[in-house]
Amino acid sequence: MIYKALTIAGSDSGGGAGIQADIKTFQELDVFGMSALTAVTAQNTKGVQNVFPMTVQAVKEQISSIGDDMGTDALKTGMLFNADIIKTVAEAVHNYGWEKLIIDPVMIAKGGAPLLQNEAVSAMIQYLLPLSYVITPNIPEAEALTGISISSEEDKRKAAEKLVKMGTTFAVIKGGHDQDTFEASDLLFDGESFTVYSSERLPTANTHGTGCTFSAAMTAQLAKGHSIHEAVSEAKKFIQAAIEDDLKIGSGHGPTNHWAYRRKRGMSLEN
Ligand SMILES: Nc1ncnc2c1ncn2[C@@H]1O[C@H](COP(=O)(O)OP(=O)(O)O)[C@@H](O)[C@H]1O
Ligand SMILES: Cc1ncc(COP(=O)(O)O)c(N)n1
Repeated sequence: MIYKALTIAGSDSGGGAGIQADIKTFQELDVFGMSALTAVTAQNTKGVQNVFPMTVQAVKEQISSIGDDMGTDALKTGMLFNADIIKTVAEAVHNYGWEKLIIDPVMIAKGGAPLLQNEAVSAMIQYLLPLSYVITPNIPEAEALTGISISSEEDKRKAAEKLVKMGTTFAVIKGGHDQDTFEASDLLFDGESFTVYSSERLPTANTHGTGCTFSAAMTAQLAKGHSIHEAVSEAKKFIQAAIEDDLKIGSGHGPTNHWAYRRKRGMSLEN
């Protein structure tokens, strides 16, 4: 059986985040990757030098080229940049009846560059969030979407509950931006109960693209038919290995290692 996943996101010329991170991750997890570009960024480990958004027509036609012929088992969104692109994506998801939509609500790059216009947040809430299967905000994104200020586990739980009330099926609040210096903990709310996925917080600046990679790994696992709990658990292992075995590329926030998880798994199978 061949499983397919589509990413609708921005291109990162530096290869660590965006479309490039997504496709590499799909490939590593044995899923055929497809893409619709929303913007091209001139970007490296030091930051985003420029953003060139695609036209709405270009986004629409890339998605229909895939929808009309190849179809997909799951899809994820990353950088969507503006409200018109968000509306176009929502319309396509609705028209093709795609159910496994994973929203990574990318707003600001690690270096501080805006990847979503401020006024587009309400379009995401109104049009896209109600169509989603999972949403995977980091802490500042969860705050912007829910209006809840997050400084404790209790706040994270409240925000996750609110996201489900706002129309998604599952919410994962990622803890990369947490103040906790020992653990990186992601919280899943499945509509009934909470599960925390925790790992050692790794002391590295090479975390460019961690959110993209984590949500792409979840998307690949969901495309293959795994449950939400299995998908989050595997994605957490994937991103931990990718951060742990970093590549030391560039002089700023370097990329993670997308092949680390395969190598680690291969080694444990040999033993
Ligand atoms: N220093 C770190 N050590 C281990 N895991 C991390 C670290 N930073 C982020 N993560 C993990 O990477 C994933 C992405 O988290 P986060 O940084 O919050 O997202 P984003 O890249 O969207 O800002 C999460 O699973 C988080 O727990
Ligand atoms: C095209 C694109 N998409 C997403 C991100 C977010 O990644 P990060 O938050 O790790 O900088 C990015 N920097 N560039």
